[in-house]
Amino acid sequence: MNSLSPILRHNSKLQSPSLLTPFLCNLAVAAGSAATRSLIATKMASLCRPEEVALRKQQITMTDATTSLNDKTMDTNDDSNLIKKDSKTPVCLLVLGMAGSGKTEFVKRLSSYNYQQLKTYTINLDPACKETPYHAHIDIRDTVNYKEVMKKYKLGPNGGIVTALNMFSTKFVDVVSLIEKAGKDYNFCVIDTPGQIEVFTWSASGTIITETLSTSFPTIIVYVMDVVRSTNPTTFMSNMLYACSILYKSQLPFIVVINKIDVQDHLFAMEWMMDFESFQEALEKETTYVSNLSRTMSLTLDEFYRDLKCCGVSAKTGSGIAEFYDQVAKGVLEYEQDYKQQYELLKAKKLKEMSNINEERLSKIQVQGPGTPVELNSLVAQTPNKEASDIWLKNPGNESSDDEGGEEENHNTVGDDEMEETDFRSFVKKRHDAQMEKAKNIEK
Ligand SMILES: Nc1nc2c(ncn2[C@@H]2O[C@H](COP(=O)(O)OP(=O)(O)OP(=O)(O)O)[C@@H](O)[C@H]2O)c(=O)[nH]1
Repeated sequence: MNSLSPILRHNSKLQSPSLLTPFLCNLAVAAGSAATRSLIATKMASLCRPEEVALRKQQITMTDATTSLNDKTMDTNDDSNLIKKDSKTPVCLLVLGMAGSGKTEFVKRLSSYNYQQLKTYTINLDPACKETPYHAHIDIRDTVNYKEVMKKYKLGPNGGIVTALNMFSTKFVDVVSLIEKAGKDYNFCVIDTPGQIEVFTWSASGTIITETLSTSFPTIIVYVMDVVRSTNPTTFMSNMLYACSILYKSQLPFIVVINKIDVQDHLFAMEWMMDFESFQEALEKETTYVSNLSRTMSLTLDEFYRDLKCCGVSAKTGSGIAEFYDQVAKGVLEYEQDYKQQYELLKAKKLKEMSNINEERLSKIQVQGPGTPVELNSLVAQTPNKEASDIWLKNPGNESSDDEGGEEENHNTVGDDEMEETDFRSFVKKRHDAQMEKAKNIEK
């Protein structure tokens, strides 16, 4: 954050010192770096009552102490190095967001951005996109033809995307092995998802893909939000509610990326998240019934904002991407500390279920033993007015065969033998001619 003026400009109520002090203090406490906190503290001193400033400064100093302690802990844990160059496990970034929020542009930016010389592997999961502006190492369109799926199953565009994604998810174990192999050379795996967000977040295939990734790699959900479309508090609220629902459903580290900051500054959104009152004030200007709902919901969301990792970026110009990667490093740490164990348990549970199924099948075969008659009723649907005995397994031999006791009939006739011999002779002649031709060419 370079300047405080955009925030002050955005919020007229902050012109009052009594409101400004707590707001600036909140902002300072939440600020990422000590330098930003010191800048805010100076601003506060110039604008507010001395006794209040003293109290608030104390809070900020405490935050500085905690942050420096955290920084030290991070240094010893080597937090940023969690994304190691020599690590064989890439960090997966699953990019979600409403249609048009800039997911594809963001993936393009990440694929070309040089963060500590770490390399990015890209996957496109949108079967309906015409072309990807980045080089996709794995592309769903190479496996599933979305238009064919629509035609074959007589589906509309959304049904086509869901079905294509369902088909692809059956092959996702292979995708995981490809990512594992790519881990030798790549440190990040960025996954672009379909524009219709619900197709991914609320579908079986979305769950399968997310779980398969998170049981194999440190996985972070990146929720891209269009800042231009979020200036209205009700729209902002809807977007945040959606983000919140994905966070609770996915159970993974979560980063909100406020995109398109080259068009609209995102500080108003940060302020709404940090200062409940300022959001309430923005809502007061709205008179619809939705704003009443939003007022109630914002109380719930306050809890959600508390530990939220959030940053403003411009996928177009690349500003804010370095800060995004700082958030990714924190997300990796969070995955290791809070989620990894849970996903390892899930993986072990799934493996156990698979081995139980296999054991059950094996023991059934052992109990029944070889040569046990197969229960026809379990394999063939009962036809009305027909007894099971009316159905029989067809002899694979010739139906009109008069063979008895499985004796094999010699089907070769004299004519067949003659043809075979002619074919063989012509083959030998051709080979001989070819050899002669070759020898002549060598002599020349
Ligand atoms: N000014 C500006 N425009 C952007 C930015 N990011 C994306 N856009 C534009 O926003 C539009 C939508 O971007 P996409 O990347 O296609 O968005 P998407 O979320 O992948 O869209 P769907 O695939 O339909 O879901 C395009 O015209 C982009 O050029 C940005 O940071 N700044």
